[in-house]
Amino acid sequence: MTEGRMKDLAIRCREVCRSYGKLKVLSNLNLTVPQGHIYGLLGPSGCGKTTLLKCILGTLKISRGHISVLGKPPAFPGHQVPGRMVGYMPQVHCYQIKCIYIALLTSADISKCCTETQPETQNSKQCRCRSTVARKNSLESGGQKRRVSLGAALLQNPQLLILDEPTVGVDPVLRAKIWQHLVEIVKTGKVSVVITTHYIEEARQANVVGLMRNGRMLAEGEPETLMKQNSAATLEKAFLQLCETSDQVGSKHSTYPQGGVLESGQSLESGRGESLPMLGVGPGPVEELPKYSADWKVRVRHVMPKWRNIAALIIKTTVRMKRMPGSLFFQFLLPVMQISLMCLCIGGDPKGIQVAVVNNETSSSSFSQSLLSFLDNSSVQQVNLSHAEAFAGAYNGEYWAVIGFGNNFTSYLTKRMIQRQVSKEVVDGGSVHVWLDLTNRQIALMLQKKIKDAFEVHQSSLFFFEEPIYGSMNSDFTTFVTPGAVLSITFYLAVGLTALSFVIERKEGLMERCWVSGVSSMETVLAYLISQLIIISVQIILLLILMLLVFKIPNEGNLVLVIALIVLQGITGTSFGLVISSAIDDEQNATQAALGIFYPNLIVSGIIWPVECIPYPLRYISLALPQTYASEALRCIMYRGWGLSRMIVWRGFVVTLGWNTFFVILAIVILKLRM
Ligand SMILES: Nc1ncnc2c1ncn2[C@@H]1O[C@H](COP(=O)(O)OP(=O)(O)OP(=O)(O)O)[C@@H](O)[C@H]1O
Repeated sequence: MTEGRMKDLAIRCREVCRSYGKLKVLSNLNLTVPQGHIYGLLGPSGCGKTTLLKCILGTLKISRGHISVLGKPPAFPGHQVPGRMVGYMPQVHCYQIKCIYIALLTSADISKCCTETQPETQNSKQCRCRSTVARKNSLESGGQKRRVSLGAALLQNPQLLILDEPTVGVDPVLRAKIWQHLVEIVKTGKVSVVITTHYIEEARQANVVGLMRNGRMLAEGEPETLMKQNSAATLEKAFLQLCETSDQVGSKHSTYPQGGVLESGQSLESGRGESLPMLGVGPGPVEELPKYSADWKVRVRHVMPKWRNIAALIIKTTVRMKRMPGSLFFQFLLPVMQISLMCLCIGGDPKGIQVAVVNNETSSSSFSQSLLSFLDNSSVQQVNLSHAEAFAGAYNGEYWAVIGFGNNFTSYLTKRMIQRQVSKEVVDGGSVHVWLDLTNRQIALMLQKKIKDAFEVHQSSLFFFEEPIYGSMNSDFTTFVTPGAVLSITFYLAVGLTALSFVIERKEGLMERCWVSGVSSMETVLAYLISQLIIISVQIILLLILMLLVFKIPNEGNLVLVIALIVLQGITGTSFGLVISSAIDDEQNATQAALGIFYPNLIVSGIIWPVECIPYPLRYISLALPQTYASEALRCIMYRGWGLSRMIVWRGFVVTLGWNTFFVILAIVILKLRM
């Protein structure tokens, strides 16, 4: 085929094959769309029409064959298919009204809205969609949604318009209007349209129709000619006739994988010695495919992310967020709620713990009385009882401990302190005896601490704990758990929200629209990271205010380092969310994956209990996780005031950055493979 002839064709598919795993969907398919024509692609459900359109758009790769769209293969470096040269209306029925509005805006931004460069008169109908959008609240009916969706595809005045079942579920008046509009726009000869439809008769308005079945093209030609050649009064009857003949021939050629009957590139009629007006798709001589080449600069530019596309995607996400203030509010409030609940409910001292006291010393000046007066009354409620009552109550679960003093506690204790060697009886009589209910370790530990504290205040202890080297005497479990919890909350909120919104956008067809507009997987990932950064920043500001000012969690270190590490963890969570959502197709599975990883990571990362307590094989896994070193680094920054010169601190940053880079690359690769 000469280059001049190629230029007259909007699309040319030769011997195209495409499979999904073992399912062969397109099998040696040929299709030719001349420039300035409406091409009606007809065929039963599941015959591979959408798959073929995606291959033409370059969002699906073909397994074999050749496709040329507007002169070059789709996705060829520097070629704007997918991109500005093509408009696409996907076959999505569950579109939400808000998404359509955003789809229109996104389409306009990404493809640099036509109205900037083209006179309005050229596409007055498209521009009317803008006014429809302005009345976005009224976009409720299916017809309106389809009209706006079509408007989004038309916005950039594409040279090729691909519409996947635009008239399904649309009333006859609107259907007629859509066709009328298509007929009008191809009149200039500069726009070509490919439209799929189940309403075969409406395709009579197309200049050319292609009848597909089982991933093959049965016939291709002008509707009237196809009807004449099959002696059919309607296009539908012609199609049925062709299917019947195809079945008969198919049963004789049972070797065809999908019941196809035609040799590759051969028309059904050519087997009968008649030639259909196949617009150049007949068997013909074996053609040499044109060779395409692109300058290295064009190739580099093709791969490099375009900031205009990223900016458009960020605007899309921002518009989407603004349209869902409830969800946005929830995203800001959730971490604040989580950290507040954590600080309020975890790590504090238990209050009002009842303890039975059996004091056999009666004198008010005794050591035992003095000691008991130093016990923290807000935490420990002393109940004076006899020996029998105390133990009966403890076994009944009424008291968490029994504290006992012997008759001669004061004199024996004095002897213990003065004499170098004392008898066992003196040691025993000069000791405070404590029986603990150890079923609740936290309460038992607190009681032990309170009794020890009382001794220290009373100066009866042999130990004197000096001011701590780092931290404070009052530091509790909350102090330990807060840095890890903040990182974990930021990370997992970003994972969940990114995974969910990405999967939903893909399901709604918004993502596909962006890809067809020429957005690359790298741009998609970068735009998500930047958009999420805005949310994370607000979350972190609120978290820090709450943590440092309300709950008075100490911070001895550089606040910039604290913020930087939390932001990095949030970004890493976003990247991980993108990995999950690019690999998983539906929101339920994506949410399950995010939740499934949450608890094991929380437990093994040393966030709620020190890594030093983890058995050795698990400890190695723990050290490889994204939050283990980061939590340790944040604790060292906040409580020891350490900076980046310390290995523990920079190691936290390096590990987080490493995981982030790994997740970003993985998400880009998975998206690229799946596009
Ligand atoms: N992502 C996918 N993974 C696996 N199989 C798929 C995928 N997409 C489509 N298929 C299968 O490929 C076949 C062709 O699907 P396709 O959507 O191209 O058909 P269609 O002709 O457009 O159908 P319809 O007219 O109902 O939209 C079907 O059997 C479908 O189940």
